[in-house]
This record gives sequence, structure tokens and C-alpha cells, in this order.
Amino acid sequence: MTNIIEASNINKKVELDKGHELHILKDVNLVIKKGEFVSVMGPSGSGKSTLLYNLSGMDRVSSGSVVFQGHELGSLKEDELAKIRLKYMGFIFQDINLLKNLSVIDNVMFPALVSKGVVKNKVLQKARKLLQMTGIDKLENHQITQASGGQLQRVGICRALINNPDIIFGDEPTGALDSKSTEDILSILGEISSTGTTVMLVTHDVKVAAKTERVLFMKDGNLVAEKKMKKFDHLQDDSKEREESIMKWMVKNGF
Ligand SMILES: Nc1ncnc2c1ncn2[C@@H]1O[C@H](COP(=O)(O)OP(=O)(O)OP(=O)(O)O)[C@@H](O)[C@H]1O
Repeated sequence: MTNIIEASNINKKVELDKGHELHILKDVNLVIKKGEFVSVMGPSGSGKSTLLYNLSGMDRVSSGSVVFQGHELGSLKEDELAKIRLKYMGFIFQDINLLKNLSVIDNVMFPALVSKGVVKNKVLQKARKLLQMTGIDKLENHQITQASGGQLQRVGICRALINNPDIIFGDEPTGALDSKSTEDILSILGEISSTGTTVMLVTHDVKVAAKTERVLFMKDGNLVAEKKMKKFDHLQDDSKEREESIMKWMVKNGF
């Protein structure tokens, strides 16, 4: 498998007031393979979200390098970075940031319509297909304000997929959902990953991590351990068993 992301010795420092500095990411080295389904766990404040933002070019590392499909992100100008994010990456956040004055379908189409040279009808077909895949096709013309949390998260997934990204980044994508919606969203993400799209999620939820095939463990800004598992198969694999083995592994690594 080829690499989609290669991060070498990345550090992230931020200036605090009175000349103090916070060292958030400390010499992190990480390779993500194309098509992998990866989760990042660790205590609150350990740097999980910061890692995700720096790998995706939403933020810039203080030192070290992040290479995304051959592009050294640190050497790109803001507009070049924005183009790469729009073309090759999809983002799903807990706080979904959908546009309240647009309908469900218009929110999904939005990232495609801002790209140059798109054919609106093709985008509409694709958006409808995604709504169907995530089971919310009946909401096509509903206003965003009429959708539930689980439905909004599905809209967010459709929007993240509209440009056929190579990688989806999710920061606590199921954080605000009940357990049924969490299961549904995870199975959608599992399907996306099985079609070859790379998925990387930050999560506090061991149930989420149990559905991925590699769990990274962050502590105090360091990537301290990783646990590899086989791809989750909902027909064969026991989620509980995987959850327990992740819990044991985290405790062993000082959680
Ligand atoms: N721009 C910033 N300015 C100051 N401090 C920051 C900034 N960004 C992150 N931090 C701090 O860096 C640390 C790591 O933050 P980060 O959000 O990456 O952690 P996390 O592991 O994702 O936490 P959580 O699980 O609580 O979401 C935290 O202490 C946070 O307050």
C-alpha cells in the first residue's frame, strides 16, 4: 500500500501570553497508508485534534514536515493548501458547521459548487446518491434546522464526500450522538473505508476505535503507542472483544 501521509518529526508550539510557549506536538512521526481506517485516542489535552489539524493542513507545524500525496504542506501558500483540502480531503466535525439558510441538498453540494468548471447537474446526481447511501434522501429539500443530530451528521458526511476525497478526517464525528446513530455513522464510515478512501478519526470513544484497524495513542503531545487490528467485519468480528482489548492496551500505555 502506498502512503497518503508522511509526517516526520512534527512539532507544534503556540505562543501564550507573557512570552510563554506551549509545546503541543512533540517530534511526532507517523505514516498513514492509502485506504487505512485509523483512530487517534488519548487523554483530553494530549494533542489529538492538533495532530489532525496539522496533518490536514488546516494548521501549520512549527517544525518538521507533513507530506500529503507528494505535497510538502509546509511549503505551500494558503490558497494552494486550500485547494488541496477542497480537492482531496473531506472533514467531519462534531460541531458540523452546516449553513443554516441552505437546504440539506444545497449544503451537501456546496463544496463542489465552489470548485471551478463543475457541472451542476452532475453534482446534484452525486449529492442525491450520497443522501441515499446515508439514508437521508427523504430530507433532500428540508431545511437544516429541521434535521436531528444524527441526520445532521449524515449531511456532514455527504458534504465531506461530495468531491470524492482521498481522505476523510473526523474530529469526534459521533461525539454528540446516541448509540444507535453512532453505530450507523460508524458503519457508513466503515463502508467508505472499504471502498479505498482513507479515514482518520479523533475519538474518546472506545466503541469508535474498535471499528478502525489502527489505533494511535497520544499522551502529552507524544505518539506513544499504536495498536494494529484487522479490518472490522461486522458479520464476523466481536466489537466488545475489540473494545476490551483496546481498553487493556490503553491502560498498559498509561491512560
Ligand atoms: N491555539 C492554541 N492556543 C493555545 N493552546 C492551545 C491551542 N491549540 C491547542 N491548545 C492546547 O493544546 C493542548 C492540546 O489540545 P488538543 O485540542 O489538540 O487536545 P485533544 O487531545 O484533542 O483534547 P480533547 O480530547 O480535550 O479534545 C490543550 O491543552 C489545548 O488547550
